[in-house]
Amino acid sequence: MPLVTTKEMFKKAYEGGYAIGAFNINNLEILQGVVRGAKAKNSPVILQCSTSALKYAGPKYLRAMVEAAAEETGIDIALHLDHGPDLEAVKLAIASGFTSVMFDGSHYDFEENVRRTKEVVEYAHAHGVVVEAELGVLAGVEDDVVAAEHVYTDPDQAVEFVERTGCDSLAIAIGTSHGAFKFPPDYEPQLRFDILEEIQRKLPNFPIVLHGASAVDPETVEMCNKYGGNIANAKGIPVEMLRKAASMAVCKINMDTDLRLAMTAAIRKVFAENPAEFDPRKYLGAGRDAIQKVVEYKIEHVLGSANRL
Ligand SMILES: O=C(CO)COP(=O)(O)O
Ligand SMILES: O=C[C@H](O)COP(=O)(O)O
Ligand SMILES: [Zn+2]
Ligand SMILES: [Zn+2]
Repeated sequence: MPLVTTKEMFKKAYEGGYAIGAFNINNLEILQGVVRGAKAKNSPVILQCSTSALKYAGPKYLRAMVEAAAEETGIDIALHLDHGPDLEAVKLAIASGFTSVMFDGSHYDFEENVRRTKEVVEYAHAHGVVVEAELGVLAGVEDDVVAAEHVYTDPDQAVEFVERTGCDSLAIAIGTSHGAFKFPPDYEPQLRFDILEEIQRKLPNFPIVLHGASAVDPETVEMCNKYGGNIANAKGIPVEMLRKAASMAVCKINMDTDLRLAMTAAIRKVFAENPAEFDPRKYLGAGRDAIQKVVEYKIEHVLGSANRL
């Protein structure tokens, strides 16, 4: 099974009122946990690598492992560059066999974002690769950039941006945020569904992407802490909100933090209960199983992408 782009996936997801999970991968166990989860639920999946993941594992290793996963499972898999910072990163990903790229120009002003995104779109489309762009800024940490406040996406600007750049999907800011600390402890989580609705109305049939969409399950955080961790005040996006977004124009939901937390909790448990253990397969295997469970849960209860192959 060759790797696919997200074009067909998004078309079907939009029409079917569900979303595709985009999970970040950095190594073999994370990759296997994700694809085993997707395979078990008969769901398409997007595997995404940040530039730091490419640096950590190497683009050739990642591509080879992902191709092996597609061949072994037979499910639809797209390999996506997450938060590509510039055309160079995009070129490297495309040369490495990625089928989809994100160019994240959200920290530039509107005109500069349009100009750079357009350049990426022209290059990627000439190579048969689709492009996710971003408009609006998520509060919190993103790569090396820290934003104190959300800059919510302006729906009229979104229309102009999509028309002028020719991007294939658009990541928007409606209140999600990267990492495990998305809201202050005493703050009631909320998303700007009014903005999503307006964008959906003004850009019919256009796939929207949500970054920073981990739910940060309190039980998983508690398990990390029970077995020696120290993670305070973690908070994510409530599952019902994500499910609602998936039923609307959101076709891609990005999750990384939830995989990290699940894997860490499982590994901590192995070490805490078996201090003499030193076979990496025992703890990495437990981490892999935990990731599979998270992915199955997301597909079933958040994304709605089970049995959509
Ligand atoms: O958006 C993400 C990757 O691009 C991941 O978001 P989380 O940190 O909420 O998992
Ligand atoms: O949005 C960022 C992803 O969670 C990837 O994070 P990373 O750059 O640490 O690999
Ligand atoms: Zn961004
Ligand atoms: Zn992101």
